[in-house]
Amino acid sequence: MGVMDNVTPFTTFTRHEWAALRESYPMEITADEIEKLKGFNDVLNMDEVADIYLPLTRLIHLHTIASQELYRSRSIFLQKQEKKVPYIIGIAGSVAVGKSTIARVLHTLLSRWDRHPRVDLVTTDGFLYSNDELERRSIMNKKGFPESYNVHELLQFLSALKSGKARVEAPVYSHITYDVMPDEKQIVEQPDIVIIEGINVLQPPRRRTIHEEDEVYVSDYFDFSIYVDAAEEDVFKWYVERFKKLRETAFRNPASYFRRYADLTDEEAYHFAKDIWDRINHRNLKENIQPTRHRADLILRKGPHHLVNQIKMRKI
Ligand SMILES: Nc1ncnc2c1ncn2[C@@H]1O[C@H](COP(=O)(O)OP(=O)(O)O)[C@@H](O)[C@H]1O
Ligand SMILES: CC(C)(COP(=O)(O)O)[C@@H](O)C(=O)NCCC(=O)O
Repeated sequence: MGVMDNVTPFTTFTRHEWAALRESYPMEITADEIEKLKGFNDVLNMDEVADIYLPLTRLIHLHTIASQELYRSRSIFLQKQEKKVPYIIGIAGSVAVGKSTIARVLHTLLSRWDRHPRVDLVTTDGFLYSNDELERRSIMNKKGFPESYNVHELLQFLSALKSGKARVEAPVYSHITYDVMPDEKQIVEQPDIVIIEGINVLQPPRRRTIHEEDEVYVSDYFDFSIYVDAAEEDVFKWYVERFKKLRETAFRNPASYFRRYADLTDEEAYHFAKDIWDRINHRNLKENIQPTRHRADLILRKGPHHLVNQIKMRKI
């Protein structure tokens, strides 16, 4: 054991150790919930949901209760009327590592806890600058890099949520047009839990300011954060597979930005996807995403078949 192992803020669980935590609490999923989960990913493994994601939602549930208690005590101390503020969960990790799939699993599973909390899911791609603006800034080939997001708008959104505003709007991105949709908004109304999913959510502020109090991290607004991790070769493979699959679906849509790629052969699709991966997504992973891994409260490490084989949980 290295010296640093003694000072790591994380406790490490094998898949087996983590799954055993289920035994302390009856955790089953109903046929109805299985249907719901299969609805958005038909290859999702149900043992995986039971072994990994059920204990995880139990942990998050315990956290939400403790955080409500803390909030209540603070309101009493400040002699202030208690407002309803949502519990915010951040999910970070590479493009194609499986963030949105995990976010949707958590969305379904968290909604089932007692009193059926209202859970909303927001992806940070809505906060990307529009393609026009990216062109104007000459960073169209850096979509997903820190400078391609309107972080100020994201911080304003999170601040409105955490100040208990009853109705908050988020911008929406389309993977069909490959651009932000100017006329579409996602309405978030009095949620109990909000899941914020995106590659950039654990990143530090880009500009150092003179006033320390102005230096706000997106993650300052999170009550709990998760980093989804996997070997780079696996993530690359998943990226290529998803790209190939999109030829039969999204790319066929006449409005698709990638319409002209719908008829690529397997080999052409591989080369095209590899090029985008190398130039943009892999570079972003190494330079900006991976360095934020240890800022998360929980690191889920996936093996080659999307099965989680290690969990690191922050103990302090
Ligand atoms: N648990 C899983 N089981 C099987 N396939 C998965 C799983 N998670 C993700 N995938 C697949 O991997 C690809 C990337 O997942 P996705 O959730 O879209 O990633 P991200 O949101 O991080 O870009 C998709 O094709 C998705 O269907
Ligand atoms: C839209 C994304 C930046 C991801 O955004 P996120 O919701 O994680 O903030 C990414 O999926 C993307 O499109 N990257 C650009 C390169 C590519 O086409 O893969």
